[in-house]
Amino acid sequence: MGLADDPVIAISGLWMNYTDRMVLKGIDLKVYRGQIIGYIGPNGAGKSTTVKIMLGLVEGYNGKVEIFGKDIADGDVSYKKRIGYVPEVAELYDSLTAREYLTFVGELYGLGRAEADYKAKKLTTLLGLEKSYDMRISSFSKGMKQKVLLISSMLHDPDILFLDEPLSGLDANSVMIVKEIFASLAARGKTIFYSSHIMDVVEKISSRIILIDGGDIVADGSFAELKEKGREGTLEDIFNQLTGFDKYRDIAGEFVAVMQEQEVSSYD
Ligand SMILES: Nc1ncnc2c1ncn2[C@@H]1O[C@H](COP(=O)(O)OP(=O)(O)OP(=O)(O)O)[C@@H](O)[C@H]1O
Repeated sequence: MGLADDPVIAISGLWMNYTDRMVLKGIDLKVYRGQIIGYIGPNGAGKSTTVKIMLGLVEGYNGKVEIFGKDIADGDVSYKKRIGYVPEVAELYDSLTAREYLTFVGELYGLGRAEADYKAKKLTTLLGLEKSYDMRISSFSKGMKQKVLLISSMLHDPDILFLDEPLSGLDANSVMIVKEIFASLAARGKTIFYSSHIMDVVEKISSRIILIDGGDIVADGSFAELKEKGREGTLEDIFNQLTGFDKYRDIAGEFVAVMQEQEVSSYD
């Protein structure tokens, strides 16, 4: 293991294209222990692609990606035991109960079955799912499924958590608990790297915000630092300024106008 101040993630010159389009254009990034990174950008900016490359799920990139000081292209996948992942659209095994699913995932991460079951039961109870532990996931609401996913990513006490829209579907009480869990994990030196489109959440919980647009990083710093660099207003305002977007009123106006069109002379 590296020194305490070595980066846990070091990306240099990361380029990625899918068939015809360059998605990432030379991303350089170092992430350290204890950071809560909000990785944001417009739809299609390449956030999930970056995360999937780090997880070893997408190949064919150019550049260097080091996790815990090791190049992931070297073929040693042992780093995956020290990371947790919550994808945006998850393939939960709906026919399994929460107990079955979580003990299965716990075992994949190297926990013993009894240990995984013990931890999973306690964690689901803490998130208010005690009565559902032995129910099939297919009967769960969106928020309940999200809690199962969050627990599955943390059961093995990973050093880095990658999360896509982590608070999706959670009620206000659960949001407060999960935000507090992230802060507590970061204080213990864990790294949280997440994407979200909910700017007021990103503004409040990130220690560092990284904005990508057009395949490259266009802003990187704490919310206070982004404001100091002459950007005005909320993170939503800063996001819109940096991505050169000021047409939302016009677009919304046209959208509603089309919805309400009564007599259309031609459908061309
Ligand atoms: N498997 C794939 N094959 C071809 N193109 C892909 C593939 N996955 C992603 N892309 C393209 O790469 C670009 C970046 O996609 P990505 O999912 O990384 O964006 P994102 O920033 O996570 O977007 P969102 O905010 O909508 O989740 C998009 O143009 C998308 O169409």
